[in-house]
Amino acid sequence: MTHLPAGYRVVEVPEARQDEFLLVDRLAFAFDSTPETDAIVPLTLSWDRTVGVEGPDGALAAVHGSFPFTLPVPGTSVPCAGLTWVGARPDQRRRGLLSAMIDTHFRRSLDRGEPVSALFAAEHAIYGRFGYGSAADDLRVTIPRRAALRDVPGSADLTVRFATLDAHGHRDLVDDLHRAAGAGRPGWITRDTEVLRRRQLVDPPAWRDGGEPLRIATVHAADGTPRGYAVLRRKEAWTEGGPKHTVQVREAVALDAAATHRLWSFLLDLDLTASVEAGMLPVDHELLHLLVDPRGIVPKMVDNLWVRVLDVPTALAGRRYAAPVDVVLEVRDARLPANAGRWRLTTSSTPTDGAWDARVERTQDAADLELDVRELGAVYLGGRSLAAQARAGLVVERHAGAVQGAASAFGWPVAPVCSWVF
Ligand SMILES: CC(=O)SCCNC(=O)CCNC(=O)[C@H](O)C(C)(C)COP(=O)(O)OP(=O)(O)OC[C@H]1O[C@@H](n2cnc3c(N)ncnc32)[C@H](O)[C@@H]1OP(=O)(O)O
Repeated sequence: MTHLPAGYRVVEVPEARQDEFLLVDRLAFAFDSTPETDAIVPLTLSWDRTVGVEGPDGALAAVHGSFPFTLPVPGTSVPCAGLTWVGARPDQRRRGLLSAMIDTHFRRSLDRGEPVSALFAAEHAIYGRFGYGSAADDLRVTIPRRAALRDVPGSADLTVRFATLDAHGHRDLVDDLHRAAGAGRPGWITRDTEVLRRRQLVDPPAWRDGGEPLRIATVHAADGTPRGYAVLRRKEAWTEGGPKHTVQVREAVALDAAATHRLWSFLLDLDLTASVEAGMLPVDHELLHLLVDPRGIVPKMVDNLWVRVLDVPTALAGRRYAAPVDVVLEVRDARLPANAGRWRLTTSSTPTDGAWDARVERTQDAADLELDVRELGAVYLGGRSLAAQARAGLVVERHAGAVQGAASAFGWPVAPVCSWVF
């Protein structure tokens, strides 16, 4: 438990203190806004989940909020506190304010029955110390125009429509396809409130950075049914060598291989453009398999979701497993001691839909594997390997063969990713 400096205290932040809350984050993140932008961009905060630290003068020195998400995990989903808007005023840093807020966030999340918390980290170095593990990467690519794709049957039967994004008119199409396209993918958090759906499609002029307004390319079956979309903007670049515009894809999803092929074929051959830039793609994205020359795409991987296991038995029993396993995990958790100690994870005798459920109980039996709760968070979505962590010295094998068995069970055939930053 963190001790705040004398005179500081953790407080709930009601909506009446919205301006003060926003000021702390603007000072912390080094951004500003205008009344014009504020009029377009809705605030997504839930005011029953906003917390801050007040200094001795009664002013807010640090703040955070959280979203009540349903986090897709291997084979199912669990309630999850999505930590967000974390900031401390630059003149209040390194006094333990974030540490105190994290303790409060963990306690409040557990009280609400959320066995895990997830976040996007502004900087990689911040959250590991609190037991968050980097649980997913996303792929960012720059693809040259006219990069060829392998054929996919049915792609040529689909049509593409191109329009200026209408935040109201396209909202349902985007939400329906986003949900359906990500079904079964761990980490694929959906935008479950009206305000989150709205926020995803706003396009204030101040955010365009010289690019055009957001456009949307939609893929349709012969009967007109939408099968995929890409929200994008192009940015002009007239050079002596001719036009070299870029296509910046904000989000692209498709329901099947044919729609994926049709969508990306369209994006990769827009007139006047030289390249397509896309991010937030899963690391197993179909494009990597469809490109005739994947060497040409300049890929980069960036950490995506971080996961904190707050309640070990509930969280571990709350996901499913890719192989049967019976393993004793000895977990270290300096911040939440109720998680520390030995837990036996035993999967069901038979799989359902190709995956195993698990029972998780305290045990006095000897440990097969020793690890910190941070590593447990990292493997929770099935996208990191316990075997790789063991090779890095982060997981200790106490019983020969335990790593191999547990790594197979904790892995998952679909790579985790969240397609939008919260
Ligand atoms: C989920 C999200 O919202 S991510 C957004 C996070 N916010 C930002 O990046 C905005 C800019 N930064 C800030 O507002 C602040 O620096 C914060 C919120 C990141 C940290 O707040 P602080 O109150 O300074 O953190 P606190 O004093 O509790 O630090 C705890 C420990 O983390 C370390 N730490 C904190 N921030 C960082 C950082 N950015 N990089 C490396 N170490 C850090 C501290 O050095 C301290 O280490 P110690 O325990 O070894 O002494």
